[in-house]
Amino acid sequence: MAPSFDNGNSLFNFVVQDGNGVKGLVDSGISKVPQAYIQPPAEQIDKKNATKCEMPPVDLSRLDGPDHDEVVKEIVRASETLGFFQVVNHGVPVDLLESLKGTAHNFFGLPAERKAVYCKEVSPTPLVKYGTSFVPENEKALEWKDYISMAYTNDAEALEHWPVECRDVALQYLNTSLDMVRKLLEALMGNLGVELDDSKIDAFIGKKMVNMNYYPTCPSPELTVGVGRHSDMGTLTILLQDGIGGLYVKVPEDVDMEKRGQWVEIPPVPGALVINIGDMLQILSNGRYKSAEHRVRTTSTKSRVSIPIFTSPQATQKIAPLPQVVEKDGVARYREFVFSDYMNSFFGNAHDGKKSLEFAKPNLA
Ligand SMILES: O=C(O)CCC(=O)C(=O)O
Ligand SMILES: [Fe+2]
Repeated sequence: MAPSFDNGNSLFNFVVQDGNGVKGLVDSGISKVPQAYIQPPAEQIDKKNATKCEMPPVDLSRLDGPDHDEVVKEIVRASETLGFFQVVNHGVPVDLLESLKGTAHNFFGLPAERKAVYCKEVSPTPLVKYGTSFVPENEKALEWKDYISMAYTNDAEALEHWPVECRDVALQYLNTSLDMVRKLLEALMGNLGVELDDSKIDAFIGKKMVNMNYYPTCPSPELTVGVGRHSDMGTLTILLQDGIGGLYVKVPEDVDMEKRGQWVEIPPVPGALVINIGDMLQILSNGRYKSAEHRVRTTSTKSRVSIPIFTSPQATQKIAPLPQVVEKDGVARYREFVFSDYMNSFFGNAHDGKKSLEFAKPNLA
């Protein structure tokens, strides 16, 4: 017998407080989407209207040969327009990508009480947080997603504190991705006239986090979202998605590209990783690189997993548009702030497209 969630409170307690997540809700046998998950019509995703993004993946192995400049151009062009691209021959072993997806399914398949130990209020470590939706307390409608978040400080602490079920593959994924992240950043910063040294790498991507997202099957996908419209807060995001699809990006209105203002799907490509620009890179580049607005659909047939690595500045880092770019542009399009203040603003509000960037609007003196 499916439990009856006779009021919003009991559903919230079951899903959020008790750590059952959406997975627990689906396993309880619901046949209808509860009211708390029904999105306003403007946020519902019409699958039929979206087209696929046809940009071919960037072959990163070509960065090391005679095509280097050509490949940098491809990376720059994608970052200045859609803010999203895919990469292949990225140096992360493809069998590791397969293990990661399996590990994510296994982790979310654990009994609720094994996952709930990592709920925010009770987690034995500040590095690990298990949860559901984005900020359930502040959302008009909940997102159809559970997640586990693992912050990286160093290998030893990751191995000590990250959940035993996922720590080895998650750490390997992070460590084998970093070389690629550095190369991408080098290409993007080089194009702005900024040379990367260790202190700049630390300033731009000093903080790293591996998440595992789980989107259970949904009885009425057209009413819900897996993740609502948002841009990522940090510098660069590396995303592994599985073969199910449902990741959509909005083509910005102000770029020289087809389909301006439309949602395009980033199709799953076997062995590829998805790269997207976050708010910090948009700000550092004085708006040249676009932190892309994106969202995720749910499906009725199969649960989906995705595994992002979020790179960002350290909490205490001061952020402002880079002087090299401001000099060329003649104007700073964002103000200076401390990254932790941006984070607090980001996590204090429900997902709402690119509103997060308003925090960095220049002071109008
Ligand atoms: O699941 C996905 O494909 C994307 C997830 C996402 O946008 C995020 O975790 O920030
Ligand atoms: Fe995202």
